[in-house]
Amino acid sequence: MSARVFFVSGIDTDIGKTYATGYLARLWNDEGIVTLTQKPVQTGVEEGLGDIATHCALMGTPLPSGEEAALRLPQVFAYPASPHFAAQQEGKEVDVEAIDAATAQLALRCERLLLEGAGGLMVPLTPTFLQIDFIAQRGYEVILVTSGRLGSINHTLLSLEALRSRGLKLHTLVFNEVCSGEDDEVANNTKAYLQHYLNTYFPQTHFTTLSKM
Ligand SMILES: Nc1ncnc2c1ncn2[C@@H]1O[C@H](COP(=O)(O)OP(=O)(O)OP(=O)(O)O)[C@@H](O)[C@H]1O
Ligand SMILES: C[C@H](N)[C@H](N)CCCCCC(=O)O
Ligand SMILES: [Mg+2]
Repeated sequence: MSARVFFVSGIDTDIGKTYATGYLARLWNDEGIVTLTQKPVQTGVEEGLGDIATHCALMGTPLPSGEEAALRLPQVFAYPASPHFAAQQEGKEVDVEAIDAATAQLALRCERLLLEGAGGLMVPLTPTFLQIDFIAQRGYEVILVTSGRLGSINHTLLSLEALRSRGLKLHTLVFNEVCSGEDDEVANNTKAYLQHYLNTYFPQTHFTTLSKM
C-alpha cells in the first residue's frame, strides 16, 4: 500500500513551509497515521539535512542517516536560489526522475507523505519545468502556507488561481501567525478574509492556524 502524498507549498519562500510540514507530520503521527516527510529539492545547504532536520526536531523523531536520508533529501544544491538556478550554478539540472524514485520508496514506508516544496508554487525546478506542473502531473494534494503579513491576500489568491487553473486540489490552507508582520489589525483582517474566501470558493478545503512552535 502506497502512502497518500501531500505537497506543501507556500505563497513565498520563508513563509513557514518547514514549520507547517513538521507540525502536520507530528499531528498525524500522534493520531496514529504513520507520516514521513521529504524535501524533494533543497537549495542553500552545503551539508547536513536542511529542512528535514527541522521537520525531525518538530516531529520528535531521530535524524535519518544513510539510505533514508538520501530518500528524504534527494536533490541538494548549495546556492540559496531557485532550484533551476542553484543546479545551474553546479553545472547540473534537477533530476526529476530521481525525486520520483525516492518518493516512491518512501511512500512504501508510511501512510501519509508530506513533500515540502522549494519556495512558492511557480518556482522553476528546471528552466522549462515549474514546480506547480510537477505537482499537477503527479496529482498530489496541495497544502498551502500563507500568513497575515501585508501582501498575503494578493499572493494567496494568485496561488489559489494557479491551483484552480491546473485542476489541483487544495487540501489545507495553513495560516502561519508567526510570519504575519507587525500589524495585528491587518493580520486579523487577512485571516478573516481568507477564511471567508475559502468558504466561498474552496468549501472542501481545511483551514489551519499555525502558532509559534
Ligand atoms: N510557526 C513557527 N514557529 C516558529 N518559528 C517559525 C514558524 N514559522 C516560521 N518560523 C520562523 O521563520 C523562519 C522561516 O520559516 P520556514 O523555514 O518554515 O520557511 P520556509 O517557507 O520553509 O522557507 P524555504 O522556502 O526556505 O523552505 C524559520 O527559520 C523560523 O525561524
Ligand atoms: C533559498 C530559499 N530558502 C529557498 N530554498 C528557495 C527559494 C526559491 C525562490 C525563487 C523565486 O520565487 O524567486
Ligand atoms: Mg523550508
